[in-house]
Amino acid sequence: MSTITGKKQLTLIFVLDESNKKILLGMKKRGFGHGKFNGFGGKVEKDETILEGAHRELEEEAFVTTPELHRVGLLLFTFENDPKALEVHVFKTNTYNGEPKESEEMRPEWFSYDAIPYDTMWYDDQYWLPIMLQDKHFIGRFDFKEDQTTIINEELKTIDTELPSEWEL
Ligand SMILES: Nc1nc2c([nH]c(=O)n2[C@H]2C[C@H](O)[C@@H](COP(=O)(O)OP(=O)(O)OP(=O)(O)O)O2)c(=O)[nH]1
Repeated sequence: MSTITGKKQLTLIFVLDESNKKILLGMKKRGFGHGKFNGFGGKVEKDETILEGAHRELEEEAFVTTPELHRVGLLLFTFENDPKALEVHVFKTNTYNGEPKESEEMRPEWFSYDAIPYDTMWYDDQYWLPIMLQDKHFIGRFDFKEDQTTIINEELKTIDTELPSEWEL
């Protein structure tokens, strides 16, 4: 495993329809994670807070807005031979305004909780996404090989207390 010398902050937002047990995912059409279903999100910009970045990405990628985003998870990802880790702040909301629409980056689609396409998602999602759907908070770290698929090391826990604001490297 290479030594981690820095991290990049990212957001990841899931829109839920909890009464019908459905989740809105997007097929990523370009860039990092291309060809995978995921929540909406991206890099936090210099002039915004993590929460502001989350609202912006949801609107840019799915054309929906929400009055409330709940921070439910903190994840750290590392990749072999890359000294920069990705710190991903995971949010969820059960309320949204507007109709999800395809953007340049994402093609949105609703899935039932019992038909989530884990085979076409990041490998780690199958471990922590169910925790989110059980209305719990989680913190985890996944160390990947350079292929961005094979996991070398992982730690994940459900927490009852407040999430730490960031991952101490
Ligand atoms: N579900 C899941 N999401 C992940 C994992 N790793 C990871 O970076 N993500 C998320 C965090 C971000 O929401 C997204 C990557 O952001 P991005 O590179 O598309 O950022 P961006 O939209 O600012 O990029 P761009 O405009 O420069 O293309 O993928 C993972 O293992 N599982």
